[in-house]
Amino acid sequence: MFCCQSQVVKSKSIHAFLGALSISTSLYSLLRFGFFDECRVKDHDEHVLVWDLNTDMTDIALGLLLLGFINLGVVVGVWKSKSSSSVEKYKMSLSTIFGAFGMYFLIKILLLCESDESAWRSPCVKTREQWWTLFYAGLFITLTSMTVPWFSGTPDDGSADANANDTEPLITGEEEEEGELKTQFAWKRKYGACEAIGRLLSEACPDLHVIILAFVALFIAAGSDLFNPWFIGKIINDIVVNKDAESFKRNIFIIILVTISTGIATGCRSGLFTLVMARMTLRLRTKLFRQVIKQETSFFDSVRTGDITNRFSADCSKMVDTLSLNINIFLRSMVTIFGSIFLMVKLSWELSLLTIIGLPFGFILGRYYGHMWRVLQEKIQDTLADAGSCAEEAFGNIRTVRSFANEEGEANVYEEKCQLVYSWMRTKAWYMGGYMSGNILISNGLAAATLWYGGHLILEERISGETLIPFVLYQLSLGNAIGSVGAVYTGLMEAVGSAERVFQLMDRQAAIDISEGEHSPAKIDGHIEFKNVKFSYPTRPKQPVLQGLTFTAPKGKITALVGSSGGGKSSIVSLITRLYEKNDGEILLDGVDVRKYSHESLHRLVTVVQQEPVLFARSIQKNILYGPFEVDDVDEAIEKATKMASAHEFILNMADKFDTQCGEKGQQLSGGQKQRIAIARSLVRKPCVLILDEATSALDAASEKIVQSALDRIQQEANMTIILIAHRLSTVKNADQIVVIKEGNVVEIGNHDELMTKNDHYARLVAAQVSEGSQSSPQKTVIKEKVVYKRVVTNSSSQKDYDISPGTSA
Ligand SMILES: Nc1ncnc2c1ncn2[C@@H]1O[C@H](COP(=O)(O)OP(=O)(O)OP(=O)(O)O)[C@@H](O)[C@H]1O
Repeated sequence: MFCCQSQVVKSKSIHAFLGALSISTSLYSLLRFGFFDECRVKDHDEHVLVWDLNTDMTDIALGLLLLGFINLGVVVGVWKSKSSSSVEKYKMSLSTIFGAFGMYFLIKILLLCESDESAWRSPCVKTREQWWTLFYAGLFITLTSMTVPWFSGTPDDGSADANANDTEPLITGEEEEEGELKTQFAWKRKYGACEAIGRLLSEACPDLHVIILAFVALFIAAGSDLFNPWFIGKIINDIVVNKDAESFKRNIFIIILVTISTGIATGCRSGLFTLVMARMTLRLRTKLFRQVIKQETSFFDSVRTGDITNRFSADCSKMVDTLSLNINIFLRSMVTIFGSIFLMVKLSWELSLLTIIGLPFGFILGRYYGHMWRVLQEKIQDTLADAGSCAEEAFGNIRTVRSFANEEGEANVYEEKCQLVYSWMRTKAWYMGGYMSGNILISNGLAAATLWYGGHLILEERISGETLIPFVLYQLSLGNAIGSVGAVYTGLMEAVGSAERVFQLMDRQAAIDISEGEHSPAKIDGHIEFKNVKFSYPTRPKQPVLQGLTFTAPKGKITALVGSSGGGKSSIVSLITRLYEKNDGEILLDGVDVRKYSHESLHRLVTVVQQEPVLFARSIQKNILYGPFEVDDVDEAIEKATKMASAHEFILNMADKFDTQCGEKGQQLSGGQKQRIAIARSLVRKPCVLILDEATSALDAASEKIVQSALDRIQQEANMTIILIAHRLSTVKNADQIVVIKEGNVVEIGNHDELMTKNDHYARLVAAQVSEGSQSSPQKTVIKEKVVYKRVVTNSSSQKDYDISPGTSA
């Protein structure tokens, strides 16, 4: 906050200094020449009547005075207003007014040059010396005035915004309660154009040696190119005016040398820049991926995958390619612009002045178009990302789309998104058309004005005839270079838009730092404790999921979590594995806070088998060995894990055995096969805690039976703590302890018999499921029965088979 205020004071001070400088220069130059004294005694009406545009300097003097007053108004306005938004609004208009004055001064010079010195008239300016002093003062005031509004930065500015973002949350007052959470998602901050380009250039530092070589080649190419019009003018003059064969041959030889050096240097420049682009894209993409993959899970809940992938693919290459291309064009153009202006002034300063008068039109047009381009480009990128996500979702869930026969519906949704992209592109097309027309009008108008004025100067014998041809050629290349700089601006804005989207992601600090824990024991007992844990998802901070939850999962025992849907069972698992961070309370693993475990060791010691396992588009072996962990004998470990998961046999029956490809998301395997591979993937790490989160509920009856028998075996044979979440209560009946969760609280704990005796929550759940079972198809019920009867009861002496056959009372 303090940093922001001091920045405001600093920018206001710069602003006041520039304003004061411009006002005092204005007043000094007028007082110095006694303008006010002379005006007072002059007969005003008579003076107005005799005023002549070509010779009288009164308009210049009055113009200076007006500029002084405008500046005074701006200075007072900025100092009085709390924010700079009003000056922000008028920045462009103020600069245009001051720029117009500047141009008027230049036109005035050309007009005065047309007239005889003795004809110069003014109430106060009578000598050429006074006139030039007034002119310099005018030019100085105009230039300072043009810069004044741009130094009026306050927290409203993008730059200040960016800093504010770094130092304090974006939310205040009533929203403070949710501030922390909102800030977590306020990562889409705005980057100033200079900040984004500077950052992008700093990313190119590792390739500095190649870049320096590329720049040397660029300057050689652009510099050599600059001599072409000069020698073309000379050659035409040799042929048409002087008819000098010797000079003609010499100039032709020079132009051939210039062409060769330009060609070689251009080739080196292009090749080296392309190489730098490729290296930079590679570096940025990998850096971005490393940063994004470490973000906390809730971040991925709040953004669309399409939005992220778009930043990796389109934005990364666009920002690097566009930046490199435009820096290339910009530097080339700058060499051309300065070189051309220098040589043009050498040829004729009057014609150069005329050209300079025309330049601001092109600049203003380019700037306005660049601004609009950036805004529109951002909209297009956003809507495109949205359309991309939509397509990704439809293709990723093609089975669901097909099974609901909603192909046309998805196509319509996609078309709607594309229509939005189209509407922004249509607006962009209008702006593009306007820009191109304006550009041609300005450049051709300037060429016509130069020919007219150049012809006039030649006829008046103020310049020689051979000057005009190279001058026009330089003016053409100057026009092209300025046009390119205008396009560079729009291109750079495009790169800035993409860079902003990439850096937003790259700079985001993960709310959960997965590298903070250091505790990494080789083995643990697997004793889990939840002490008064409170939790809500960051995307829904107002909706408490766990409300002071307390329970213990003893080491080496099976603890089942049961309860109605949405009670918070899966959330408990997510907290143990640190996918999310609790808001309050303690979660201990062997008496140590889970946050203290290193990321790798926590996920080696505690593994989860999800309801819908996710396999990667790799071989079965690579899927089983997924993630960092060490085993002495890989083949033996895989065999043991797959046998325990009842997966070994079916894998060996496949043509490519463990090298069989699973397909995207494991689509080339059946649900049961996928689940058994997922179980093997968990077991191969020899975990101390195994969490089975409804591991069979997404399967069909036949697959469920196979997977369930594998899980039963694991529960009997494996010496580890098991946490079991199941809706089907028959599968938790043998657990050592059943924890009943309701609305984020533990409402009952005990084994099956104890809870049935209590005849409360658990008993009601069982009763509800029994009545549900009695309404389901007889076939399904029979299968469930079989599963129950197949299980071997070893853990509890008081276990009786829990029969859920129709009509059986619990
Ligand atoms: N990623 C998430 N973001 C926001 N809210 C979530 C998220 N996941 C779950 N929830 C909400 O948290 C609450 C608890 O969900 P949880 O999945 O833990 O319940 P559950 O007991 O496992 O339910 P079920 O038995 O149906 O799987 C629900 O109200 C749910 O809507």
